[in-house]
Amino acid sequence: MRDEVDLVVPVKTLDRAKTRLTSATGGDPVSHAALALALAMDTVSAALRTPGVRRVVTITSDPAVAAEMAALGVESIPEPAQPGLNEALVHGARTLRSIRIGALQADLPALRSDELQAALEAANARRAFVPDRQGTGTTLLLAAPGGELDPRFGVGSAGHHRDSGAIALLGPWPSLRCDVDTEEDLRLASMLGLGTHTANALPAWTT
Ligand SMILES: Nc1nc2c(ncn2[C@@H]2O[C@H](COP(=O)(O)OP(=O)(O)OP(=O)(O)O)[C@@H](O)[C@H]2O)c(=O)[nH]1
Ligand SMILES: C=C(OP(=O)(O)O)C(=O)O
Repeated sequence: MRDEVDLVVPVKTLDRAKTRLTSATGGDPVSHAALALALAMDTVSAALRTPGVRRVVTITSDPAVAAEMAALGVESIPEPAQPGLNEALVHGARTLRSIRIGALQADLPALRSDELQAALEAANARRAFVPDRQGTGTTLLLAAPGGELDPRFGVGSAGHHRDSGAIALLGPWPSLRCDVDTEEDLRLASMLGLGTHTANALPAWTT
């Protein structure tokens, strides 16, 4: 199928991840790591349910993440020696050698597979990206079939992806645009409906 894509999902080592969310779990490092993992598990679970997604692979150097992803049937590729999010994504994309590759951020705990599917279809075989709800960051970047991903994630990535020629996809996909960096983001995601892993990691938020 023309829109079918293999997704690489970057997941930072849990003890360094989601530092802006520390307050959501009261500063307890074990609960914080569980929350960071749960965000990724819900994101990946939704991607696996999406018909146009052929394969999902995480890019991570954290053995705990790799073990939990393996339980979902998802393979993990270790990060390359060179640090950095874009370096990890390029390495993952080169390792997979897919016909069509995409990068999905791992912090989309309300993600719905119908919204992800709609975005894949809207890309219509072009290199394209979905900005986050603020319009400054990026939650999904899709290469054109046979094309390079050329990821430019980081501060202001939506502008960088646009400047590099990627098409901005601005459909009605709140769950795909709601990446969770802060407690406010988490509140908005919980209004959309958290996935089960994140809901279980945050009992006080859902009772
Ligand atoms: N493998 C890998 N993933 C990364 C790296 N940096 C960020 N990520 C992932 O990229 C996505 C977006 O990153 P951020 O939203 O900045 O998340 P974060 O760095 O964990 O959060 P903060 O500490 O609050 O900045 C998340 O899925 C992270 O897990 C990296 O160096 N390697
Ligand atoms: C790395 C990014 O995520 P965030 O802005 O959520 O840190 C990005 O949007 O490029």
